[in-house]
Amino acid sequence: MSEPTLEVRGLTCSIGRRTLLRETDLTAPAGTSLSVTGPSGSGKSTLLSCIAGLHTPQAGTIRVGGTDIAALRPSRAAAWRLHTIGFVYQFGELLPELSAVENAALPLLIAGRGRREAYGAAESLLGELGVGEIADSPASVLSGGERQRVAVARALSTRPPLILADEPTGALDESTTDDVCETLFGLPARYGCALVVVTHNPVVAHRADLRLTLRGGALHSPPESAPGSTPDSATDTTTAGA
Ligand SMILES: Nc1ncnc2c1ncn2[C@@H]1O[C@H](COP(=O)(O)OP(=O)(O)OP(=O)(O)O)[C@@H](O)[C@H]1O
Repeated sequence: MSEPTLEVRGLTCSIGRRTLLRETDLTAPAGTSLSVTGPSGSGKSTLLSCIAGLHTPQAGTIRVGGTDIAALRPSRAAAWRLHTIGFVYQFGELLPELSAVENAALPLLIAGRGRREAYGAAESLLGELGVGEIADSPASVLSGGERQRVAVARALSTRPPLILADEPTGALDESTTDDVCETLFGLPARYGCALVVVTHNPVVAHRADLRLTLRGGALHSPPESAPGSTPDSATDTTTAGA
């Protein structure tokens, strides 16, 4: 069996006196999606920061695409992250003075690709994600849904094996949330990446192949339930696509 895209073993992370993650395991194979819900302050964003190597946990190993980021020199880590992990944030976090295509091309330009190649690839991606027509519009005038699709294109631009999305629909209305979810949860099948989505929205969480809840430092897999229902028991199954 091939190595999973994301493999977390024994992750323990405390901030101050609070242990947010206690010996947590998590696996996401390529082409699968995983959602993490949980109470505010339970540590969902911290989990993503640990996975991305932006926060150093007290214990555990995290491998993305077979590489343990903790073993990389800081000077190598940024380049590795650029090619290995794409991020989508709640408000898109686009640079407002740049156009949609300029935003989507940024990771490729930072990675050293030529302008023609970077813009060409970004434009193609915007088209594939259904926002090709706003490629030249400044990010500052885009709607919330358009902004998030451009953010997805930017996250995908270096074709990373892992996409992390932190509340990607938190700023959107219901129908735009559906549209953005269609795009986001379609990524694993379309591009072969693994996707981890942190969300407060049970309808969004329900679209993932594996749904987990972070509570009391542990990731629980709720029983099969309708979107919006509250999990009332837990198991330790933490492999997306299992
Ligand atoms: N850099 C930091 N310095 C101090 N405390 C932090 C830091 N980062 C996170 N925390 C604390 O760690 C806890 C978990 O934060 P985190 O943002 O991971 O939670 P969350 O589950 O994503 O919350 P929310 O759903 O509200 O976004 C919170 O109590 C937060 O205040």
